[in-house]
Amino acid sequence: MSKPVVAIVGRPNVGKSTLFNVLAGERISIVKDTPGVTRDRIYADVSWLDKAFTLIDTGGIEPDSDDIILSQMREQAQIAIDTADVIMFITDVRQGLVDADEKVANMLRRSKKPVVLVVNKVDDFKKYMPDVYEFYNLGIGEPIPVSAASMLGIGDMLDEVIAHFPERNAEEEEDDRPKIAVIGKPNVGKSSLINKLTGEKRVIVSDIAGTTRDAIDTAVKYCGREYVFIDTAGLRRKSKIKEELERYSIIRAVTAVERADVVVIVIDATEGVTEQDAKIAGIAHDRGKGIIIAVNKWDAIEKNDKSVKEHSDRIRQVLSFMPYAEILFISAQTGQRLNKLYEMIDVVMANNSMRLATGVLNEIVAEAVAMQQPPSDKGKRLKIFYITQVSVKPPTFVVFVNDKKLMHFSYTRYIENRIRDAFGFRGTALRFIIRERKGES
Ligand SMILES: Nc1nc2c(ncn2[C@@H]2O[C@H](COP(=O)(O)OP(=O)(O)OP(=O)(O)O)[C@@H](O)[C@H]2O)c(=O)[nH]1
Ligand SMILES: Nc1nc2c(ncn2[C@@H]2O[C@H](COP(=O)(O)OP(=O)(O)OP(=O)(O)O)[C@@H](O)[C@H]2O)c(=O)[nH]1
Repeated sequence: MSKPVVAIVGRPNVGKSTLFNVLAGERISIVKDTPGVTRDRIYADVSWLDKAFTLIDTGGIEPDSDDIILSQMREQAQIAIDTADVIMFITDVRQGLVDADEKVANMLRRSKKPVVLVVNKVDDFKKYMPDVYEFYNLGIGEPIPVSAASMLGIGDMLDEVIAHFPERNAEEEEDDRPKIAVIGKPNVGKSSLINKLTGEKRVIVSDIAGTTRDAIDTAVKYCGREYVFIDTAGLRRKSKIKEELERYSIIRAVTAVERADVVVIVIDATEGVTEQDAKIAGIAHDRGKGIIIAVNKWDAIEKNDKSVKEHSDRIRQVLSFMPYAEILFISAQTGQRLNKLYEMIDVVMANNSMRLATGVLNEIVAEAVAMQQPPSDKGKRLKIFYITQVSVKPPTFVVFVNDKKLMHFSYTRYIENRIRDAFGFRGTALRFIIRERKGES
């Protein structure tokens, strides 16, 4: 169910960004389809052969002295050890082996995590191979020569990476308890919320077989049902540097969201919703999870009869790409509305895996089409032949039409809204795949 996480670690200037961009393709470093969310180079979805994984770059900001470089590399390596299934350690054949590489290699070796040792900038295999062998001295396995810039050796490197993925774990897959990730900016109250929700009933289940990440999963019983809260404790780092803290919170969110059914995005009521919240929320949206926005510290602000509406409006505006998300005003400190949160988790999870019968769907679409004529262009009008739901988590529909170009975003949105009017689907994204049916027009 959950995708493996692969983390990139390495000294400045060895070519991490270049490699990252090669692996991520064009899907990275650009403003993606989630409005308002600029994707920076922290994580990307990658697939190789039939394996999909999440790639994260643990690298932080530009260091300017050897001491700082080493301490930052240690920090990166630790994040990788905490979160990744496989670590890619990137070195540079032109610079050769340096002291910092050896120190970090020792750390990685001790962690017992699978490490793939990549030697970059081998633009000419014949010429540089003798230098590549030198990297055996790191004692973390066979060095794999690549050239990120000329895209050489990338396939062999990826073969090696996916060979280390954990076997699909039957126990984990059969586990049908709701899994909930609590994510958000630093200091919004994530830990307080998890602590309050789980209380004394807290049972730590971190040693679930097959979870190689050091996530702390906490199972808690509520009204006879067990819920598992995912926390990535290893990443609760205290840094003074704002960019670094934000980077950790994004990495923490990516790795937790991957395994979750429902994501609780915590926002601080005393600060209001920000672009950083949007960035984090975008991670859950992209992955089609059930979503609840929990406006925390509701106890700490002055309220009047307009407060709920004002906060909701602002959230809807900043997080405009997820109008379907549920919003709840809570206090992790006093416990206000936490019962409601459990109820909402149940509902959102059910909606995220709801299946609609094809007959009913087509009736709704036929009615929708009758009520609002489909768009046309140059005398040709859009025809919707058939709609069917192909998967859940999130609910995904394939719509067969006469001409894809005629199915504008706004008309898809209209169809989506009619389906939502009939079935709700609160708290979950819906996906639409538009297919042309040839031979009919
Ligand atoms: N010759 C050669 N140069 C490369 C290769 N890959 C990257 N470079 C160059 O190495 C330099 C550093 O590359 P980056 O990808 O920015 O390195 P980085 O590790 O992300 O650096 P930081 O962002 O400082 O951590 C750039 O000038 C790249 O063009 C390669 O395969 N061969
Ligand atoms: N008034 C009030 N304060 C809260 C509430 N929830 C958390 N806090 C306070 O907010 C601060 C941050 O809470 P944490 O739970 O550590 O926040 P976090 O999101 O886990 O922080 P990081 O681990 O640093 O990302 C603490 O001082 C909490 O006491 C709340 O509901 N009301």
